[in-house]
Order: sequence, then structure tokens, then C-alpha cells
Amino acid sequence: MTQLHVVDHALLAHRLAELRDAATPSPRFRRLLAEIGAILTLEATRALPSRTARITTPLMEMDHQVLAAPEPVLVAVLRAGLGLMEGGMQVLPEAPVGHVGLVRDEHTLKPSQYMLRMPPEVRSRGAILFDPMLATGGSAVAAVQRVKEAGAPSLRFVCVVAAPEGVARLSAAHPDVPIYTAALDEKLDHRGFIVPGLGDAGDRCFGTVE
Ligand SMILES: O=P(O)(O)OC[C@H]1O[C@H](OP(=O)(O)OP(=O)(O)O)[C@H](O)[C@@H]1O
Ligand SMILES: O=c1cc[nH]c(=O)[nH]1
Ligand SMILES: [Mg+2]
Repeated sequence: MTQLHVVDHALLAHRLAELRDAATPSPRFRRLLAEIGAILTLEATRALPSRTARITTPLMEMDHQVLAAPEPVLVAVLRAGLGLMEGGMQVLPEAPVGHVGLVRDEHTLKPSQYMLRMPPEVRSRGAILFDPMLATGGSAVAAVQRVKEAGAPSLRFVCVVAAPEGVARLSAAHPDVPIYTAALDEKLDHRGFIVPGLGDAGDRCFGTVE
């Protein structure tokens, strides 16, 4: 059964309000997306396994909690996931990075893949997937499938805005993958856009207009 984490944090909500605003320009949108990515990564990694290590402060020795395993692999779903993963890379600077290039057909709403690059560490470490929008869920299901096929033993999915339809589809296809989102929105419109949403995340991030 999938765990859905709608992250409740005053600083996250404040940034999401500005991210959603239609008047927010591209450079600011990218900056906000990265900051949101950092906050969500902190939440998604809250319970990473830790172990006790002996350390020495300037005053004495003590037992301290440290990570039990190397940092998980970070994977961006292109294009919009790049902006979100930027914050993940700040939180986990040692993490190897992978990319899944997917684009959704605007009529059929089906994703097609145009690239896949995965570091070898994906086979031994868990991975965190970044894509700001979980709309119909088609892209997320395909991206998770690719990372699993690459050998990831465990996965977390981080997004900014999720639609109920996308959560249901991703949960049904990959019930083992927890979802971390800043907001669970109302619905999809007839073009498959999340409502109220924030529009096309990739276009807003990189200043392109379809
Ligand atoms: O849940 P879905 O219905 O599959 O829609 C969500 C996908 O759509 C957007 O990408 P898009 O295809 O627009 O590519 P882009 O990031 O290059 O703009 C978004 O970043 C997701 O990947
Ligand atoms: O609302 C949406 C839906 C899919 N992709 C986006 O970028 N925005
Ligand atoms: Mg797009």
C-alpha cells in the first residue's frame, strides 16, 4: 500500500504560493523549484537508516547517529524534474545522479522516452525520483519502471503538485513507492493539466512556450 506524504511546512507552502502564481518569471520559478526540492528531499530522507558511530568532539568522545549507507541516487525526470532535483543535490551533494527523459503527448497524454542515463550505484542504493507534476501518472509510472529495471532496490517519488488521478495510478502500479508532495490538488482538466496546479512546469522552468 503506497504511502502518500503531503508535506506540511509553512516555508514550503509560502514558496508554493509564489511558484503557482502566473506572474512568477522563469528565473524566479527555477529558484523556487530548487528550494522546494531541498525541503521535500529533507522530508523524503527523514528516516534513512542510521547507525551509531564513535566520534570525538574537542571536549570528549561520544556516540552519534550517522548514515548507515551511502546517499541514495537522485534521478530527474526531464525536463521539469531538473529544477526540482537541483534542491535535492544541495541536500545530498555526494549522491550520484541519473536522468530519465520523458515527454507527454499533448493529445494522447501518453509519455514517450527520449533518453535514459543511470549511474551504476542505482543497483546497490535506493533512488529518489524528482518530477514536479504528478498529473495522469503516466510519466511517473514509466519513470519508476525504468529506474526499477535499472536495478534500484528501493525508490521514493518526490513531486510538488499531485492530482488524485496520478496518485491513484502510481499507487496501483507501484504500491511500494512512497510519494512526497507539497500539495494534493483537486483534479485534472480536459487537457490533462492539474487544477488549480501551476501550468506547464517544464515551460515555466525553462522559458519555453508550446
Ligand atoms: O502525469 P502525467 O500526465 O504523465 O504528466 C506529468 C508530466 O508532464 C510534465 O512533463 P512534460 O511531458 O510536459 O515534459 P517537460 O518536463 O519537458 O515539459 C511533467 O513534468 C511530468 O513529467
Ligand atoms: O498540470 C500539468 C500537467 C502535466 N504537466 C505539467 O507540467 N503540468
Ligand atoms: Mg511540459
